[in-house]
Amino acid sequence: MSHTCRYLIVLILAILLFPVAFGPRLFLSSLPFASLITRRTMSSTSAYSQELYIAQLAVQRASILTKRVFHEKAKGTVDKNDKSPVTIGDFGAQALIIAALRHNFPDDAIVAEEEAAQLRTDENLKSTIWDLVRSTKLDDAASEQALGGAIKDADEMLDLIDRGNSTGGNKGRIWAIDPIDGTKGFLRGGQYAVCLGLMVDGDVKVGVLGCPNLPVDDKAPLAADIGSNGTDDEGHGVLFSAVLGQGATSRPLAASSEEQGRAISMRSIDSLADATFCESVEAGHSAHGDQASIAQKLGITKPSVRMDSQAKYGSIARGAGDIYLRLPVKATYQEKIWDHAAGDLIVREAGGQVTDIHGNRLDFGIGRTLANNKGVVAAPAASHAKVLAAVQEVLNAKQ
Ligand SMILES: Nc1ncnc2c1ncn2[C@@H]1O[C@H](COP(=O)(O)O)[C@@H](OP(=O)(O)O)[C@H]1O
Ligand SMILES: [Mg+2]
Ligand SMILES: [Mg+2]
Ligand SMILES: [Mg+2]
Repeated sequence: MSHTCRYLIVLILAILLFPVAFGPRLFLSSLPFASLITRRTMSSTSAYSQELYIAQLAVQRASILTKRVFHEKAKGTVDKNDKSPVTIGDFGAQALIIAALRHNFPDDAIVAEEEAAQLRTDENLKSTIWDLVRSTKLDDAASEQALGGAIKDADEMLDLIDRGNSTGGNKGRIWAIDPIDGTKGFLRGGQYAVCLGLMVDGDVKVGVLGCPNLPVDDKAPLAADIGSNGTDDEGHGVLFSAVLGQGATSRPLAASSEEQGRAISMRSIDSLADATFCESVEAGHSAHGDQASIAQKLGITKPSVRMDSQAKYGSIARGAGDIYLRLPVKATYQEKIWDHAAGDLIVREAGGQVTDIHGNRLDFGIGRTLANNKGVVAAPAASHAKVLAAVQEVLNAKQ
């Protein structure tokens, strides 16, 4: 074959292959919101990247709403009754998250904490929430568009809230939503979290936690949730994320979706005696006495750090604390999947182990509750067996 002939063949091949290699990207880049489309469909090839992206935006938008409720309540413009702001924040955040999920993943099932029944008979509450929901948007128009934009009207808002009524299970794709976890912390100006997880066939694949009142700095010392001094001012607000098999990250809650998260990992502790353990503020949610005995058995002398919500999972995942204990107070209480799905994945992806008091992994595939589990023991993977042994010694000694 002559030199010219070979040259011609290479040239023809190049002309034929160019549109195959670059055509879709060039075509997409000419569309409106091109940067968004090309970024998400062309460059993010890892599993669940689109789900992660939407979940992060949905949690960011819902957190804007919860912060507005908190500050408007503090100024006395929402209601004087402490119950109402919680309700308004819960319903509003749930409506916004479900709207985003329905727009992007219309076939997915949703398990969410709240239901709209109360709003269907209370016009005042309904219109207060609707005012907040319709006026809460992400600053970036392309991101807002990615979530499907505004909800049509107040009735559609109620229907969306009720879309969170799936019974759960271990088949197919199911999202778990806790629009405000740690309602008591939310009211106090302490810790709370906007929580979203995706389960596929009962296994958590994506977890996102928005914690408006945690310090952005991953290394900030873990502070007890005494409230009123940790609100979402300068330097506060963290978004924790994880995808199964891809690690866990944190980034400022106010950051743009372009900003990469920082990889986070649990602290490696040489001696459990140096560990920091955290637990609920509410004595009714976990057994403070048993937890103190376990800490003592492990040689821990520092007092526990008490904080509300799944901020505890995020805090240990980034090495600000080490152990999270949630021992049952009432033997009959069943933990809810939305209180744990995102946090469980974030801790495991950061190098932790999460089980119940019997050492079983949390089973998210049997319905709206963790009926197969009792309590939660979360610790760095290398130390988990020792912590669990101490848990069982203390519990066995009680029988
Ligand atoms: N008796 C109980 N035992 C354990 N958890 C309980 C409980 N009663 C309520 N909860 C759950 O505890 C969650 C708060 O956890 P924490 O104490 O870690 O902040 C609540 O979430 P909400 O605040 O979303 O209702 C609620 O679902
Ligand atoms: Mg909760
Ligand atoms: Mg809640
Ligand atoms: Mg609740």
